[in-house]
Amino acid sequence: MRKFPIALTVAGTDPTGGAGVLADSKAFHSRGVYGMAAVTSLTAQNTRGVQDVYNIPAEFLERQLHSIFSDEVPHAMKSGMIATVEMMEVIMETVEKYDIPYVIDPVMIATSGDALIEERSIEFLRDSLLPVAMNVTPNIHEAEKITGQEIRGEADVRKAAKIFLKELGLQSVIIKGGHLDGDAVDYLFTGDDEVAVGESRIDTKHTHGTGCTFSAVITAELAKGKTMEESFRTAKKYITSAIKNSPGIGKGNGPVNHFSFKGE
Ligand SMILES: Nc1ncnc2c1ncn2[C@@H]1O[C@H](COP(=O)(O)OP(=O)(O)O)[C@@H](O)[C@H]1O
Ligand SMILES: Cc1ncc(COP(=O)(O)OP(=O)(O)O)c(N)n1
Repeated sequence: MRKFPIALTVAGTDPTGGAGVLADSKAFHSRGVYGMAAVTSLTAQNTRGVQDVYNIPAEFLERQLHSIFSDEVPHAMKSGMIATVEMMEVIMETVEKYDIPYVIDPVMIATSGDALIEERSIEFLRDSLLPVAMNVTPNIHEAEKITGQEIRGEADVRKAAKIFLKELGLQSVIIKGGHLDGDAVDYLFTGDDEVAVGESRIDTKHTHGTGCTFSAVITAELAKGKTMEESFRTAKKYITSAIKNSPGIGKGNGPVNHFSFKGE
């Protein structure tokens, strides 16, 4: 394992610290990885919803990434909220230039239902950004939006995965089942292999930032040199513990607990 693994998140802010770059850097730190962050959007949000969004100009995102990569190349990176096509182009160019493991959390809407990216960005995400990633971690809604495939259960998950791998050019995809009925089962598809990991559904409203945290743990593990399957299994254990032990902060859908997972 690397002595000082470095992971980078390229995402938006949540000033209450439940989602976005703050959640990602808590997860990086908790997994023993040095975290870096380039900010795409500033949001005014809390556990009750998103009140406002300010998108950073794409040129300034480019400057942040230049500052990072010209000094130290991270061992893995993830992206979260990328509101505009222009910002996606900047990220795509960086990944193509440095060729590091890149995980996309294709954030579209917050738990509160508020839109976080422009509608026209979804097409660019699907056709241009996804193909440069090592993995994408859509929730059910995001997988439906990207593939055009309705997902009601496991058979539909498999059909959607086939589209990600065979038509959209991904090496692997993790479709998260947090929004399906029953147990919380997530599915990793890599070529012809499929790994499903399920946990009992936790009865809670405190799931703000679960997607950010899950993909950040995967990125942290990849930065250490772990395989995609190992990273996926660790992320699933981490998020289950983090939801179970949620600190109950805020009046709405609260954040998860980054201190609770003690596993390797
Ligand atoms: N109530 C829950 N109980 C247990 N695990 C959950 C619950 N809700 C979400 N998860 C898990 O949290 C992670 C994030 O999933 P999901 O909620 O589907 O994504 P997102 O946060 O992007 O909407 C997944 O591993 C999912 O299985
Ligand atoms: C700045 C910012 N980025 C992402 C999200 C959505 O986060 P996600 O982890 O998908 O969490 P929930 O949908 O579970 O909130 C956000 N709210 N803000």
